[in-house]
Amino acid sequence: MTVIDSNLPKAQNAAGAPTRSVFVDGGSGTTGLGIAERLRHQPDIAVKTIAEDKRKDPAAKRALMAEVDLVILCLPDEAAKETVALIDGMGNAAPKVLDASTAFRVAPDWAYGFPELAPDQADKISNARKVSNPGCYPTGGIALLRPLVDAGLLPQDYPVTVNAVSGYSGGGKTMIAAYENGTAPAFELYGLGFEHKHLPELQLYSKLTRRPIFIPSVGNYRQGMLVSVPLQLDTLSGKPTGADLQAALANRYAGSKYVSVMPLDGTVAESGRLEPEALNETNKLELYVFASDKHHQAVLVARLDNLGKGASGAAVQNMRLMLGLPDLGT
Ligand SMILES: NC(=O)C1=CN([C@@H]2O[C@H](COP(=O)(O)OP(=O)(O)OC[C@H]3O[C@@H](n4cnc5c(N)ncnc54)[C@H](OP(=O)(O)O)[C@@H]3O)[C@@H](O)[C@H]2O)C=CC1
Ligand SMILES: CC(=O)N[C@@H](CCC(=O)OP(=O)(O)O)C(=O)O
Repeated sequence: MTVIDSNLPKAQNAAGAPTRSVFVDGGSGTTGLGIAERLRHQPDIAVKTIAEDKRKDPAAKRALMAEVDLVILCLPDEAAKETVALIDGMGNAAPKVLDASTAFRVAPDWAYGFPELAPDQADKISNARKVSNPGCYPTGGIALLRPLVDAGLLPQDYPVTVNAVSGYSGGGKTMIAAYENGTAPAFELYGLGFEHKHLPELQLYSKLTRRPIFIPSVGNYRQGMLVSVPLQLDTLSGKPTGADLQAALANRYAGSKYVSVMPLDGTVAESGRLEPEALNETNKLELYVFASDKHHQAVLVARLDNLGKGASGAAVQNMRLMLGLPDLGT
């Protein structure tokens, strides 16, 4: 039996140097286009494309996937499941797969593609054949909550509420069209049925035993998001201060390339204001603690680009880990 080492490239470039090849299924959608734009600046990646009239043809996809090292799925959930079923049937010719949909985010045989989740997570992603790219909102929520749970500052059964606002590109091509043709409202809350598709991953990877309340919203601007978690500090044992929370986050992300924990007394904290667009077109994630020692209250806030660290930027970061390539900064 031929054993294919998935850490060796399937193709060599003309000079004989290793070239990793990637196919983006759903490459003409919002997330796929964002990945393509980032890959234009990565000469060690060869992007294989499928003919326009064949892009939903399973046989054509299967043939192309046999030629590449990694497939990135930027598809609706049902279409992602269909492509994964094709890959599962490919045996030794199967490429690694990185899925941007919600379909496999809490599946036990998939690695969760948030390399900053825990000290060993980047290695888990590097070694996995199947990686799920996180949802944009959970990226912010988990980044804020998990270190506080791990540090024992937030009990696992704490009644957590997560509020968030996203630019309309978070809803893909359909929502972008609705906003850009003027038929969408200026602002709205949604997910008010308590069943938003991001809740399972938000709860699981934050290590919460009690289901959080999650209230997303969308505004009339293209991209960028804020995810916030209010806390009544006098309900927590030991009554931690804002400084305690900020220190736990800063300790957890010390040395991180993409996650920054902002100072408690910086200019943003002093202004008491935060807007969502400052990190657009980057793979950065900023974490803030706003706190009042007088009132024993805090609000944790994550700022990110829903199409950057919330989607395409994270996908490229995970892709390079999965292909054993150095991070180039996405
Ligand atoms: N936008 C965002 O901020 C984020 C999105 N995601 C997730 O990424 C995935 C893609 O989202 P997004 O890019 O926003 O969605 P879009 O609606 O912008 O794009 C989806 C693309 O998939 C194509 N497609 C649908 N079915 C198939 C199929 N069977 N084979 C090949 N292509 C197909 C669509 O083509 P056509 O229009 O012709 O059907 C479209 O080009 C979703 O699962 C989404 O939930 C994840 C994180 C953030
Ligand atoms: C504004 C808006 O509609 N946002 C999307 C989430 C975008 C995202 O992260 O999608 P994935 O779950 O596929 O990762 C929503 O709430 O459904």
